[in-house]
Amino acid sequence: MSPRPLDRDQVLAALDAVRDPKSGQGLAAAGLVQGLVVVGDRVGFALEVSPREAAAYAPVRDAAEAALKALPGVTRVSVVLTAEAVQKPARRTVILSPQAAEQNRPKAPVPTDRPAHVRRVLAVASGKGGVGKSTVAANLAAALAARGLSVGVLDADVYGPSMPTMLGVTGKPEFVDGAMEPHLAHGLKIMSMGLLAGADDAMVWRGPMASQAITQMLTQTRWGTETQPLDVLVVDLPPGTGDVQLTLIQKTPLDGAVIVSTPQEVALADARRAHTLFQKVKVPTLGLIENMSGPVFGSGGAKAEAERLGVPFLGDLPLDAGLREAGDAGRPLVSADPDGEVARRFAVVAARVADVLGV
Ligand SMILES: Nc1ncnc2c1ncn2[C@@H]1O[C@H](COP(=O)(O)OP(=O)(O)OP(=O)(O)O)[C@@H](O)[C@H]1O
Repeated sequence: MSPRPLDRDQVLAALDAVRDPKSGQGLAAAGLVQGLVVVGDRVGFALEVSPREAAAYAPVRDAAEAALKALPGVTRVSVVLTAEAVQKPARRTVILSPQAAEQNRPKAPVPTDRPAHVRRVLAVASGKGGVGKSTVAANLAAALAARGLSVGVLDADVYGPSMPTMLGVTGKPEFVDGAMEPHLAHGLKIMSMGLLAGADDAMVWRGPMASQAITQMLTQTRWGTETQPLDVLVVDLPPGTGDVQLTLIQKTPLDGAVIVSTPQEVALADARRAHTLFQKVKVPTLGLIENMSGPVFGSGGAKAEAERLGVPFLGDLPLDAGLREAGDAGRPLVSADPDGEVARRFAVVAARVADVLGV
């Protein structure tokens, strides 16, 4: 007999068997379970606590994970400890007229506070998947670091966080004094959805939960200090131009965006849509980058498209097996082969990006 499909009540009951140390109630009853997702054999939710208590709740998160894994039919569990930094507004008690209620309805997500001690936040975007956005983000970050800048990478790709693999980092980030410590590798500070939830599990995340986790990674990670601020935080956005991307770029305080495209016409149309999306939220497109340029896919398309859009062209990067192999091996090619042709091309892009960002 196959196991019964999971139901939410069963999941909530299991979570209520885990005590909230503060209130003494079960986790669900205490209102700590946010954004519960139950899909097939997967369960995910955010455990919402105040930043001061985040470290104390790490064992509670582990207990919740263990309780869910013990349920028959559950194979994947992701519990994310999110420290809610912003005070929630008091509940409204006034009854508004329909017109007044409409005026009061939030029109767009409220931008998150700027991350502390971070000078510039740069988004790396693409209008469609598979154009090499993450590869470019990782190597661009390494090329910026090679200029002597202090650089962080925030992997916000909810659909497939690839930075842990590409940069060779594993393990949940540690909470120290109420903030998460980023992983350090290749001279970069790294935080990823994949580290918070496990690369495969992030797929079950949708809307609010993903957005909450990204806000947390942005504002609750110790990116820099007062005396040693981070110069640039490179944010690897999820590919595409849908609602999830729109919400993320509305919520994230971005100083500018670069758009990665392949030379092909279809990818360029998507790059155009990405540019329109950034225009909508008044984030400057710093320029287009052509990836996988060369005899196979052609070249020059992104440069022509940049001219049409009236945005700078930042440079082209070749289709190069070494780039893929280095990424698979957990080391950006710019760090693995700093004197090679690919590193030289990334250095050109990084110089232009640093220039427009003023770092
Ligand atoms: N210039 C390049 N030359 C060779 N291989 C590349 C190049 N750029 C990216 N790749 C390879 O293409 C694949 C997709 O790249 P990557 O994951 O960076 O794309 P992406 O646009 O971030 O994808 P997704 O949309 O899925 O997040 C990877 O295997 C990567 O190693």
